[in-house]
Amino acid sequence: RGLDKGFGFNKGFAAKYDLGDEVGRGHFGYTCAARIRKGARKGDAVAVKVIPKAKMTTSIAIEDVRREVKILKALAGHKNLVQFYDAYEDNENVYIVMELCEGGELLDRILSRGGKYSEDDAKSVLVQILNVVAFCHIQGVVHRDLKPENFLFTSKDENSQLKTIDFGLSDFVKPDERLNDIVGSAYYVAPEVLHRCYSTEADVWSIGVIAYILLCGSRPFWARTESGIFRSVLKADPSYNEAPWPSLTPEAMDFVKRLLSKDPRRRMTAAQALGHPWIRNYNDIKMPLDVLIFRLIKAYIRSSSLRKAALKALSKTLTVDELFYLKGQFSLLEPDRNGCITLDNIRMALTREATDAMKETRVQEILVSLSALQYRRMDFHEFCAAAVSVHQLEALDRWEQHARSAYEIFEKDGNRAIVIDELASELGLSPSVPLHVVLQDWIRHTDGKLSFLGFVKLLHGMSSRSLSKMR
Ligand SMILES: Nc1ncnc2c1ncn2[C@@H]1O[C@H](COP(=O)(O)OP(=O)(O)OP(=O)(O)O)[C@@H](O)[C@H]1O
Ligand SMILES: [Ca+2]
Ligand SMILES: [Ca+2]
Repeated sequence: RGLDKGFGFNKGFAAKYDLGDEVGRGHFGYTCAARIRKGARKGDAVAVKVIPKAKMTTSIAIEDVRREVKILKALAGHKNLVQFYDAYEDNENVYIVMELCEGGELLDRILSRGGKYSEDDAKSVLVQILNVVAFCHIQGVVHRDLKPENFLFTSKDENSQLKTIDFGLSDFVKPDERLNDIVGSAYYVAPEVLHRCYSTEADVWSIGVIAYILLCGSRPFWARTESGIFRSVLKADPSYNEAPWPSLTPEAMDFVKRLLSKDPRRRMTAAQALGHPWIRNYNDIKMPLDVLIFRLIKAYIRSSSLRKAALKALSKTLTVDELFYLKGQFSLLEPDRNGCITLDNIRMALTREATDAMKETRVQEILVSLSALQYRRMDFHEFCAAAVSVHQLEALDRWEQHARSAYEIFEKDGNRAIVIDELASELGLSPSVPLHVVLQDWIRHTDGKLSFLGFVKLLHGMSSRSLSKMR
């Protein structure tokens, strides 16, 4: 009824492939094994996801299929992502032809083990998941449906490689953009998705849920009804008291807790998770480039010199573990012989990582947002000040201590007198009378310099909300 169900995909599916047994089924279609009928790869086995056009009853449903194919195609090439081969259509169906994974779903392996994964076995699964998800995120794609049903093993082998499938709910997201549609599966959905304001961090939450399940065999957020699960996701803290948690390493628990931070700004990114002490020494993990770095640098270069001084003071208090991640990111940008990076280094690092489909727009967008870096270079010390996440540090038990020692350093070589209006504009607050009352606590009466409280507020800088208003 007026819906255009033409996708512009190839015709002639049946001439090229012999459809075999069904290997899986979902809400939207079914997946079959198939063999290539002719050509150089004649006889090879593939998987075909068949999506009946009769089920596409709205333009949104049609758009979803279009996007699924577009994203699969765009991301092709990562070793932990199902390899896309081709898309076909006829009057009845869309056919997505991809690599056949013969090892079954991660869910079934978890169930067959009775939920018992040793820490090392869990690491081997999680490293692969984090790798592919960090890759999706730097390419600007959120998966939005990460769960053990959507990871397949390539073979029945114990050490088989893991592949992400089902990009049916995935979407593109720009570095500062927020999505608002509620999608995904209740057990795995992040709190900010339920609040309709989220980005790539939501995927990391889902990985946290998977990690929790792998390590202890039960779900972190559980209830009998969907609304009960949502309530639990929003309000409840998962239990770490029952077996096997007390017998697991403290690092494992810390790892899971930092993936399941309710506040997405406090949550680790996928790239950071790969640098977490629990997992970073597993085999030879290579930490991928993290988009978070560019978001933070962008905010840093737009900050006043006072805020920069505050962040520099904070960065001098970072511990070895926190520096591990920043060092990794800095070296991915390949600093010059003097240990400095420029916008060019960022361009090259991004171009190296970006898939063809993303090269044009996304790299350009990120570079434009950093264009203030054009004629200057950044050494490692400044990089740390620029790329440190205040929100994440705040989530740590030792935050107070961090902030106090940073304030001492700031007192020696950064603090200066400031007036309320200046501070208000610094923080993106419109000056108003009640605001004056609040801000008074942020400025020391004796000398007009920032108090500890003011220092911490300044570290946070403008909220992303006031930043986007400014734009
Ligand atoms: N490449 C593949 N190789 C082997 N099996 C596959 C492959 N792709 C999908 N399957 C099987 O088919 C099932 C359904 O696929 P998929 O999740 O892509 O479909 P869907 O209709 O989007 O499902 P959902 O209801 O989860 O949204 C998978 O859970 C898996 O068991
Ligand atoms: Ca699925
Ligand atoms: Ca799906």
